[in-house]
Amino acid sequence: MTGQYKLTYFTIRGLAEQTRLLLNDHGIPFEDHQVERADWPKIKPTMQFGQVPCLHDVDVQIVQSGAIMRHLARKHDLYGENDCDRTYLDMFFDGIQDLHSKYVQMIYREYEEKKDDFVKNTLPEELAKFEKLLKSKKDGKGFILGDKISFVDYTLYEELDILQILDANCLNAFPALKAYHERMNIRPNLQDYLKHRELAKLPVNANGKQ
Ligand SMILES: N[C@@H](CCC(=O)N[C@@H](CS)C(=O)NCC(=O)O)C(=O)O
Repeated sequence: MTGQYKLTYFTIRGLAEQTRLLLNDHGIPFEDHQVERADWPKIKPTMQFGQVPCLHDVDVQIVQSGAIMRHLARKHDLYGENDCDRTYLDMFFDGIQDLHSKYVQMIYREYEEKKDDFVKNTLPEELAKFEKLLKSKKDGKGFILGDKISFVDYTLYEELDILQILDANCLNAFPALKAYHERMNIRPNLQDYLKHRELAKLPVNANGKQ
């Protein structure tokens, strides 16, 4: 059963993985439509901004990864309880996007020259900010909002996951983030999905660097 949602993206984790994680963790059925690069020129003109990820909610086309995540959050009670929570989640989400942009720049444009510098200097500086923010609610022992899981937990979990693929030790100096990643990692529905993803050998990025 694939349900009302169809997620279109390439055969990588990239910008769609946070959405795949959210949907799988909540047992929300969807069609995971993975497009091969060779088929992209046909599909590109059908997307509002000529890009993916794209979520079809029945016949409504939604693009922009943040809009997709917020759409699902509003529909599935993953956007906090009030305006204050929602503003905090938006802030946290955009903070992760800033870090992710630096990661993408390094992966796709400067991997050979800049990877070591990114791991040694950029990551500790950036991760310290998230460690502090996470600890500001429930001493970092719950979710981003404290007690209630939200859409941004999937964005943070995915970011921490790919950063540990880049450098297995990058969370060692950040115990709250490390424990958070471990807690998210053992959620039963995520475990099932992660096993399936492992078998599918879904790459993190399109250029084979990670
Ligand atoms: N701001 C957009 C960026 C989307 C984006 O950069 N998509 C890339 C893949 S990660 C894409 O569709 N590339 C193919 C193209 O531009 O032709 C988002 O967050 O969804």
